[in-house]
Amino acid sequence: MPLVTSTEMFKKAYDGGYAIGAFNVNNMEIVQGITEAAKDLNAPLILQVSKGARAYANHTYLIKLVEAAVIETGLPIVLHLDHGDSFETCKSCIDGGFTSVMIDASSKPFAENIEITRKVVEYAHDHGVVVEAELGALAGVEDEVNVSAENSSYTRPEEVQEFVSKTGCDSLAIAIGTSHGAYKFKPGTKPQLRFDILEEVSKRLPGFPIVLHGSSSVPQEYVKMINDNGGNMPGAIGVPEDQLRHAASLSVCKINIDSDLRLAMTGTIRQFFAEHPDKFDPREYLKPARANIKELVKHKITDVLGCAGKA
Ligand SMILES: O=C(CO)COP(=O)(O)O
Ligand SMILES: O=C[C@H](O)COP(=O)(O)O
Ligand SMILES: [Zn+2]
Ligand SMILES: [Zn+2]
Repeated sequence: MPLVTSTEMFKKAYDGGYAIGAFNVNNMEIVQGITEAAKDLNAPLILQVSKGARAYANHTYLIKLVEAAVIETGLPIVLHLDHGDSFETCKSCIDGGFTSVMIDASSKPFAENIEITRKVVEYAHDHGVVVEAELGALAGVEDEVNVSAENSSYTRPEEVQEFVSKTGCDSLAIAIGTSHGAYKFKPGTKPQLRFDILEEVSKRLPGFPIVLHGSSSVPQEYVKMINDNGGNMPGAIGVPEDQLRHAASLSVCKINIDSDLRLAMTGTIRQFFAEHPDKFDPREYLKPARANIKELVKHKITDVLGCAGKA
C-alpha cells in the first residue's frame, strides 16, 4: 500500500470513537520504533515531520525512511508536514510526496489565517493532498514563538464554522489547554483540558475531524529515569492519559505526540550510559531506545488512542 491521505482514517476514527496517533519522526530509530509498534497492532498511522526535522535530517532522508516503513509494514501511513509555516514550505512538501500538510497561521490575525490557509488548501487539493489548519494559540514553544501561558488563547468556538467554510481545510487543530513540550502544567495544579470548548466546536462542526497538538502525557517513569541518570527536568508534567482517551472518544481524530518519544529515547540512553560507561557503539544504546519507543507507542495505540486493529 502506498502512502495515503487521512480522509478515510479520520472518517472511521470519528465514527468509531477513537483517534489516530500522529508521531513526530526525526531519524531511523524513531521511525522504526513507531512503525514496528503499529505493525504489531495493525494500527493506522500518521508520521509527521516538522520544519526542525527537515532541517535536522533532510527532507529526502525522511521521505525515504517513511517510504521504507510503508514497504516494511504494509500499513496505511500518512506522511504529514507538522506546523507548516508558509505557503512555500507546504508547497515543497506537497510537491515532494507528502500526503498531508498543516498550515499553521494561528499566530496571525483571523482574516490572514483564513487567507493563507485557503491558498494552501487550493494548491493541496489540486494535488490530492489534505490540509490541517489551526485556530487558537497553544502555550509553550509554538511556531517558533514562545507563547507564555498568559498569552495563549483558547479556540473561540464562534469562529470555527466561518474558518472551515472559507478555507476548505480538512481538519482543524484547536487550543483547549494542551501545549507543546514537557512542562504543560504548573506542578501542584490539576491538569484539565477544556472539554466544554471541544464540545462547542464539535456542535458547530458535526462530523468534522479535530486535532490535538501538545498531547504528550510526559510519562513520569521516563522523567525519573532521566533525573536519576544525570538529567535535570524538575516539574515535567503532561496531559493525563484519561483526558486524551476521552478526547479520542469525541471528535478528536488526530493526537500529536512528540515529547513522549524524546523522553523515552533520552531516558533509555541516559540510563544505558550510566550503567555502561565503557560502551561506545551507537547500536548498543540506540537499540534499547528504539525498543522503548516501540513499547511506548504500543501503549498509546492500545490504551489511549484506541486504534489497534483499525488499519
Ligand atoms: O503537537 C506536537 C507536534 O505538533 C507534539 O506535542 P508534544 O510536545 O506534547 O509531544
Ligand atoms: O510541535 C512541535 C513538534 O514537537 C516538533 O518540534 P521541533 O520543531 O522541535 O521538531
Ligand atoms: Zn500552532
Ligand atoms: Zn504541534
